[in-house]
Amino acid sequence: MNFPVLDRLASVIPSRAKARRLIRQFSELLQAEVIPSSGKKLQNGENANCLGDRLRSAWRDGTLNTKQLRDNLNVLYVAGQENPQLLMVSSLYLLGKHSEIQEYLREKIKDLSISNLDDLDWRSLPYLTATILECLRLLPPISQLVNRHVAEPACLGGRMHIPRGTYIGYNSYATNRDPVAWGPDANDFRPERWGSTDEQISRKYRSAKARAEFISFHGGSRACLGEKFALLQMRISLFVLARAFRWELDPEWKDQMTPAGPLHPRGVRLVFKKL
Ligand code: HEM
Repeated sequence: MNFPVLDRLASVIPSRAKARRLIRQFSELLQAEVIPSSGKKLQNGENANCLGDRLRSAWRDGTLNTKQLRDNLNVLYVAGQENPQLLMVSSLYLLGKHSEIQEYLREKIKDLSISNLDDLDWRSLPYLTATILECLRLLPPISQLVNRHVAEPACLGGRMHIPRGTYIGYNSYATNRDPVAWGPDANDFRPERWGSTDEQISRKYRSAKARAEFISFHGGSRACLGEKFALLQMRISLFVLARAFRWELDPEWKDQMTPAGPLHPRGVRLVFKKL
């Protein structure tokens, strides 16, 4: 939750205390799902390579203590499940709103004859990649995060003094739309800005991340661990959906975004037509 300092005012902001309580309950529920009450061995249907089972064995053999297990479960469940889902919803929204881009994407992928998605070389579909990155740029699921604590007094740019103990964070929404980095059309949905070949797109992606102009997965040593997996999930889902359906925004739906926290079109309604 943004601005952890507000927890100190929980008595005058009851929703804050309620949210903390819900987080605690959710975490306990998740732990109870993954850790059975007795120290049983692997059962039928459990897979030693499955993430939950691997975390459980690490906890059983003492590699992780209970708090570490719980923290890992929380971050993997929330980060690994909610963010790709938000990105999917936002991408369907943007493509529903910009039907010409949806159509162009479909043109690029509709005639590929494949029997198995595993055989597909995603590098041969640059427009699909560019579309996903453009969705991620404009509507990063973690649009703002304030979850760092300054350990030592710091000074940014020689003039911004940050005392020890200050909560700090970053705003991906604003950074990803900075006109200095992305030009005067930074707010426009334009997948082609990423390039037209896989090489160009990869180069642009690497440089935008290295220059902190595109921070949807954050960066540095605490960057998202699921970045490649999330992109693959998106490629597969959009590829399958755009070949099977055409969709648009429900004209009855009022176009609106969530006001804060996880970013997505609030309560979006889409109308799908089978092709
Ligand atoms: C579109 C999808 C995703 C987005 C936009 C996203 C974004 C992010 C961001 C911005 C962070 C840094 C949070 C911070 O600054 O504290 C992060 C961390 C993390 N993400 Fe993702 N993520 C996505 C999908 C995934 C998936 C699918 C997984 C795992 C299956 C995953 C696992 C993680 C983990 C474990 C961390 C914590 C890394 C650390 O603190 O060292 N993410 N993610």
